[in-house]
Amino acid sequence: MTDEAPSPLDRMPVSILTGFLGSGKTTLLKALLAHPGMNRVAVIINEFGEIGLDHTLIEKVDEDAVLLNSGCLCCTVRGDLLDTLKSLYKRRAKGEIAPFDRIVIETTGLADPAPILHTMMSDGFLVTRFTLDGVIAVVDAVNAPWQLDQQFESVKQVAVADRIVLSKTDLAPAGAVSALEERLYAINPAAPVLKAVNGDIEPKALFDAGLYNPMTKSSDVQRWLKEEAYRDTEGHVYHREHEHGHGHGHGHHHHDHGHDHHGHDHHHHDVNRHDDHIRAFCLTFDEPFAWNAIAPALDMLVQSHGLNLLRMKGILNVKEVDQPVVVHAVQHLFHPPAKLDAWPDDDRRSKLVIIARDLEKEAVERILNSYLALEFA
Ligand SMILES: Nc1nc2c(ncn2[C@@H]2O[C@H](COP(=O)(O)OP(=O)(O)OP(=O)(O)O)[C@@H](O)[C@H]2O)c(=O)[nH]1
Repeated sequence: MTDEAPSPLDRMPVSILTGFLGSGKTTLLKALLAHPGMNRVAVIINEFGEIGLDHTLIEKVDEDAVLLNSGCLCCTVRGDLLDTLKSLYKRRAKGEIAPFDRIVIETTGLADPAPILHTMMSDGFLVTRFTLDGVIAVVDAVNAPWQLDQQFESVKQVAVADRIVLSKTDLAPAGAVSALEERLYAINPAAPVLKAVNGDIEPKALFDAGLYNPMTKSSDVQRWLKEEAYRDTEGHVYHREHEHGHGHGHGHHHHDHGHDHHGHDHHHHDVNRHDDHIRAFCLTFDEPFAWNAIAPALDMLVQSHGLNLLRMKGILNVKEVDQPVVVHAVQHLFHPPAKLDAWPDDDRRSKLVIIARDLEKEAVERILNSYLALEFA
């Protein structure tokens, strides 16, 4: 391999494995690595001890990397993640370490995944050599209810996830598990919630969740954007009634467009519950945008409201180009926009899907429209 930046479809997929302290990240990772076909994966963890290497270690590559008996390369973060990823890439290119086709980064328990996503999205070297395959969030079926109540990091982990893995469902009552599933769905309607007891899940259920599918060597914007999931849940707010045994099986996939969704009178809100502040919605625009109008408008939106924009993805119809432009932001940071080869179907409308905190769909529409109007003034 030369050191030239590969085309988007040849960039190496990187998955971020996040989840609260003790949620089962390491258990899942160990189980995943034991699957056949997972031998060309490099994992980046914080400490070797965490993955319980005793049984799997076969060869020390250097101080920061070991080769597991599955064939996987396992590395610890030395310095910062950026250096670790660059060094891995370069050593692989020179043939100094075992070849691998995919990277999984396990984050530390309490971590806010946004800084890791920012590193992946903003560094020029990484952006041109790696592609964000997806964020996998492990959610502990026993402890998540209080974690979501009290720790905003755990809500953020769910909000940025492309795949949610529910662990410890063997330890939680079925009713609690389904209430939790509904709560996760309200935070992030696009991420499938998959159950895995002790990490027992097929790797293919978790990987290849990104815009570029390395298996098919094509971009799959519909699967990545899943805007219809956001339309189905717009305005949905999970509320406590479900925890008290009422209302199961109804009302949680309802269409409820066009109203004020503060829910003061019909939802029993506990204002301290972090996920009550989360809204997931989809904005659709019929007319194509001029790039010099939509780009600064989106920039201003993330600059002014970035803290509350947990995740935004979109496909844009830009007047100047025939192909669709995809955008992707985590809080205040944008991934460089990418031009796709073709539209996925006949629908040429621009769409933005957003998971936000304390920010309603109507407010985002208002803000964007005011910035768009500014550009034309
Ligand atoms: N019963 C049961 N126990 C589980 C399951 N998943 C994980 N555990 C246990 O939960 C504990 C924590 O799991 P870990 O995999 O270490 O969690 P982690 O997220 O890596 O933890 P930190 O790295 O400390 O944040 C361990 O004792 C696991 O055996 C599960 O699905 N069922």
